[in-house]
Amino acid sequence: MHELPPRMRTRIKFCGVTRPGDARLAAELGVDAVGVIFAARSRRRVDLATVTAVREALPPLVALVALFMDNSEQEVRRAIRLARPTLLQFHGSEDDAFCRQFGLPYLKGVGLAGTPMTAQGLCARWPHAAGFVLDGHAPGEPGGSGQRLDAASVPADLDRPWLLAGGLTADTVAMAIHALRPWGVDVAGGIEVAPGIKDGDKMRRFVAAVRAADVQAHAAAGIG
Ligand SMILES: O=C(O)c1ccccc1N[C@@H]1O[C@H](COP(=O)(O)O)[C@@H](O)[C@H]1O
Repeated sequence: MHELPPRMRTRIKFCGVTRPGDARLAAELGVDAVGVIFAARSRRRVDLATVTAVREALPPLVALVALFMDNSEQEVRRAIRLARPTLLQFHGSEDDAFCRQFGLPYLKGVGLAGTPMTAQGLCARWPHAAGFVLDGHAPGEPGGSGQRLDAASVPADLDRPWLLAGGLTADTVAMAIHALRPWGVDVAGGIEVAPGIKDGDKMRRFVAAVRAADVQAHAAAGIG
């Protein structure tokens, strides 16, 4: 198989955070982004009071990602006003015009099970996406189901930042990083004891596994 160059640092997003303490620990562990979910179909959905508390728990330089799935324009605007997210993530059937109208960078979440998409196809459909979240679930289904992404579905030549998502855990993330070299990894269920309730030990182990995978990849490539 063609050997991909390692990333200097694989970015980490913890998604579906509902408790300020979990956000604080994520930041202390060096996680790059914390996701809060407004999707009606999510078991990790937050109300606006909760998301305000999560936002206040985050120190500077840690991104807050607001995740939507076919929410109305009004719901998105209201969430932005109160949560002041760094980045938006759309996980439903939103098109590029919908996603970009809010004037914030956005990630497009795409379920690739059974429906592989080419890099050109993704970039043509969402030309203004800052990046993509490639997930293991079927198109139209919510994410966060723990369904793993088939490595063969990942477009080889995607030249925009993309996050690998779907069923990652501390035990599987290193192998996935070595195989696919994503820009970042996105996890919800793999660091939880119940939907929206993160587990400190699982969070720590997940971050350690990503860091170890990066160090190993650098060593194998003869980098520093
Ligand atoms: O997590 C959810 O509840 C969710 C609902 C609707 C759309 C997306 C959702 N989550 C996204 O899926 C990934 C992977 O989750 P998991 O690790 O397989 O549990 C998660 O990080 C979110 O980006």
